Amino acid sequence: MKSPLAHGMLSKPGIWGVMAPVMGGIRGAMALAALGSMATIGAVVVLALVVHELLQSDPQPARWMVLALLLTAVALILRGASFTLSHLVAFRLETMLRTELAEHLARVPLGFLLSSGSGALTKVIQDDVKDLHGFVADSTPLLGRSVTAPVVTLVVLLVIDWRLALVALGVLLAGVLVLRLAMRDHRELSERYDAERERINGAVIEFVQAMPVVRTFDDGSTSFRRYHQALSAFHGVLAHWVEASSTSGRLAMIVLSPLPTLIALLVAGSLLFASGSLSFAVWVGVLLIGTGMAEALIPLMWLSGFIRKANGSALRIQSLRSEPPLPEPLSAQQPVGSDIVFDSVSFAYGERSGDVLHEVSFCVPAGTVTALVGPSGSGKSTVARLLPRFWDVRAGAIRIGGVDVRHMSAQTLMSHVAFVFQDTFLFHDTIADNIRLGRPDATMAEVERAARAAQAHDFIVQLPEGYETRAGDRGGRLSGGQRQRITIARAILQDRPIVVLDEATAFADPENEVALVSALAHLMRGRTVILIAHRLPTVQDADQILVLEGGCVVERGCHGELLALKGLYRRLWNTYEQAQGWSLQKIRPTGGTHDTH
Ligand SMILES: Nc1ncnc2c1ncn2[C@@H]1O[C@H](COP(=O)(O)OP(=O)(O)OP(=O)(O)O)[C@@H](O)[C@H]1O
Repeated sequence: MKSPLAHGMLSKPGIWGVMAPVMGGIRGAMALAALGSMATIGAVVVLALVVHELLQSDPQPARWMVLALLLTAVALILRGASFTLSHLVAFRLETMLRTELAEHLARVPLGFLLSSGSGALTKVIQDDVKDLHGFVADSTPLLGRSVTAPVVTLVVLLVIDWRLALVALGVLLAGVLVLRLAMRDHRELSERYDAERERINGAVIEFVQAMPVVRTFDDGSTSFRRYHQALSAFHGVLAHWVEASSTSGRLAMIVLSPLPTLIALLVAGSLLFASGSLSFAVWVGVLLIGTGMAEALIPLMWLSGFIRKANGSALRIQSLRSEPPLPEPLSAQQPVGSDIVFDSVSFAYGERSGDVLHEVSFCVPAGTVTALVGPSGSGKSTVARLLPRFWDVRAGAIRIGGVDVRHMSAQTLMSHVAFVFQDTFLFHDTIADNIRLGRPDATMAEVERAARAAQAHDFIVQLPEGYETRAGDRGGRLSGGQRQRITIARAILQDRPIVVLDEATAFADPENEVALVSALAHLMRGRTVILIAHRLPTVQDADQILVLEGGCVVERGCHGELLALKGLYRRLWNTYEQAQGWSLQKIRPTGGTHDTH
């Protein structure tokens, strides 16, 4: 179901669609700005009347001067009100968009978040929303002013003297034409500029993030190359941009400056004045009012750039918002028990890409451990991630306790499955609250019990502030193994009947390994477990081992049965043993030599 905001937001592609929910406020700010600019023009008209009055035999300009002052004050007040309203609306839009996008992200498939990457999503929620804020706050009043000023000026001129009004309009149109010619490559150039700027932003982020790896493996010459390439491409576009835009900018300034209009109005006015068909006072009035007409167009030049940029942001926001949420069942069902069934599951990562799982079928009886093994890319992680609906299956069904996972509410599914992944994420919060995730009401005694079971208690109490140490702060820096034990403590505390476990590929040291194995044993006890096994010894005790190859289950059974089959599992096992032998030989030299050859 789309929220009312989203409904408006997606009604039109681009900025006008995204701004739709606050369009009332934006129209108000634009109207106030337009009224403000009318008041300014009114003040100039009144000044022309002051001049007219001064030319009379008995001049009485005071009342006109007061009116001019009054109109100037009104113009300032209206301008201020427009500024305040546009900023309030911008804040409202920003809050609405951030809330809406965050809520939407909580509903889209986890797989979408995984494939999009946190960098790209952060950019939309942070930068693009901020750009739209800037556009609404500053550019909408400007838009109101820059459209109103030339039109109202023209109308006033037409009323005062239509002949001189047409002269001023002619100069203006010629100016716009020259400007359009000068700026014909402008759009393409700005798009190139934006693309190169994006590229350099990406290169900088990658450069900084990869710094530790880069500095360990490379003297810098190759790794800096991408950054340098992006930098020099950007430099090229920038130089071209500056050159082109400074030419067109200078031209625009000349054409749209008051000078050409002033000259045209002086020449035409003097001719009309000489022929006796124009009074001096009207001439002066036209000169005062008309010269500002072209100048009022200048902000429109910048605005086209702002609109283009904001439009790009709006399109990215809309694209993220239109990502379909994970379908929720109309009437949610409750599973009975925690056995898992994969029933002829086929799955493809995209509509146009081929299947990566082909009719995978297996059962995991409640309280047993099923290990997934197979070569890299065989589909182990995909199988594990389909269970909590990172994505939905293309064909077949996955059932927990007899209920298709698609027929459970997200909450029910979450309350049944716990995850322990290799890439452990700790919030910038206390260790205790990191363990409490998913059970915020857990008491300190429960947190501590889970930490003890996960072999984490001993190192936690040695941290500067024990359980209250903030993860990531000084003193709270944890090793990979320690972080993983904290996530295991989290899963133990969550106490969900099913655990999906992505086993660590490497253990930092034997002590950590012993602690981790014991923590995992505690977590797995009495639960239904799917274990992605990267190291074969861990699977020997599994109740069932599924051997995957090319997205198919090619062998299944327990360790002994699979060895006897003399198939893929046997080959994987032999390779593992050879590797073990090789490393044992390395560390246990025979015949008094350290050489393994
Ligand atoms: N997000 C994704 N988008 C597209 N294809 C993907 C995605 N994730 C995995 N794949 C593809 O799906 C196939 C199965 O990958 P999967 O990660 O499930 O294998 P795996 O057995 O877990 O591998 P490993 O042991 O290396 O982690 C591979 O061909 C992989 O390239």
